[in-house]
Amino acid sequence: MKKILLLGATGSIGLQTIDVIEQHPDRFKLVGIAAGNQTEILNQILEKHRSIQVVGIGNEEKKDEIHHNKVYAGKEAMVQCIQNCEYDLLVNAVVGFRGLKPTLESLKKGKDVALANKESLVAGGMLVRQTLKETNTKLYPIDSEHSAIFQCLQGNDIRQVKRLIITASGGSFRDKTREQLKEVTVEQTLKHPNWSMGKRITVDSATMVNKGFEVIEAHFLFDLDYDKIDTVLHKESIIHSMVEYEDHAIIAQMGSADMRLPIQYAIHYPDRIPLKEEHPLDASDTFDLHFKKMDFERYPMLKCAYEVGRKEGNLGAIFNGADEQAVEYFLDHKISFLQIEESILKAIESLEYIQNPTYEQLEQSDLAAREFVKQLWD
Ligand SMILES: NC(=O)C1=CN([C@@H]2O[C@H](COP(=O)(O)OP(=O)(O)OC[C@H]3O[C@@H](n4cnc5c(N)ncnc54)[C@H](OP(=O)(O)O)[C@@H]3O)[C@@H](O)[C@H]2O)C=CC1
Ligand SMILES: CC(=O)[C@@H](O)[C@H](O)COP(=O)(O)O
Ligand SMILES: [Mn+2]
Repeated sequence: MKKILLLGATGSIGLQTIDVIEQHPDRFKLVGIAAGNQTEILNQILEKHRSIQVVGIGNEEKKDEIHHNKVYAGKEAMVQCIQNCEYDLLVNAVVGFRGLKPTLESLKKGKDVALANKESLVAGGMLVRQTLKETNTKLYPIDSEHSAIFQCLQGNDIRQVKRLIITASGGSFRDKTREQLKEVTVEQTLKHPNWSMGKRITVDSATMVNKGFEVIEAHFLFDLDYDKIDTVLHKESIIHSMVEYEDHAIIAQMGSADMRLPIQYAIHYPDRIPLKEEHPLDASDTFDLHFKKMDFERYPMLKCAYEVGRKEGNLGAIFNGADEQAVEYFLDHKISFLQIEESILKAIESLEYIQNPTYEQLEQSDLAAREFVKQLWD
């Protein structure tokens, strides 16, 4: 029985993780949950999962609304859950830079992490890599593309990989020109063509920041140089990514756009277990697969991600921090869609570069990037 501590329990990935856990009560036990605000959902989860030892809530004012006798609240709540919970695997499905510290703390405690929080690697990849080495722990990717790559690597030697090919749907505006992007609304942005996800990542898919993050994420997860990591536009999101080997064999992983498969693979690796799926991909039926060369002029955020990734240091924290703040402003109708990119490029250009940052310096860079974006538009 695997004991799971789940951060971001009320979100898109969090709730799908609970669904997978509930489909297999003989295999998994939920022993801890944390979220930011949604206490009603936390209480519903607590009703069903009597095995939960600890609860974390980001918003301190909501602490008393939670029906449990061990509740940690505030900025350090997730780390306190990690320190005070007996678990086997951390599922980090929280959104944002706030996910980095819990990832590091869990690894330091000697506990593996199933990682949806890509910001841990975008902002703190160097620290995570160092901590993995020191603690002999493991990261299991939940992000669909990285799960696909992880699946395509099984039974093969990473040294024989020619390149990874990460697929990109193109997001909500894949058929629009840059000129047309000047006019787009929040409502249009939040309609991802294939996936149902949290708001921030849905906006990031439309700006291609998400794919940029995924390039950096792949670099740290699979320890490959950036010149071995490619992207391709694939509008159907059926092939979740591919690995090309030195003999030119290309292995791809296909499936419907449902995160429960990558979640189960990450939390029950290396075994596959049955999953309920309403609309599984029927590969014996007819379906179309389209591929289009990535256009870096159309998607400058992807170009930016390669530059940020190659320079390392605190640039990932700045990239992510500026994006988090800009997306928040966009969702609040304070800035336009294209001003998200502008915020990021200006923050990267303006803020101090630190080559080998400590965690505290990354936290400062994250804050500085948010402040920079606020000052830019307030
Ligand atoms: N959704 C998807 O399909 C995919 C998501 N990912 C990644 O997974 C992560 C989660 O994404 P997603 O599930 O879409 O996001 P959601 O916005 O749906 O969920 C975010 C979760 O984070 C919690 N949270 C927010 N602030 C805090 C805080 N201060 N303390 C503790 N918890 C907090 C939220 O709690 P509350 O709602 O209560 O405030 C919620 O449970 C992101 O890093 C994303 O990039 C990766 C691949 C696919
Ligand atoms: C489900 C998932 O992993 C998301 O990151 C998804 O890949 C977003 O799709 P695009 O960024 O390709 O639009
Ligand atoms: Mn993804």
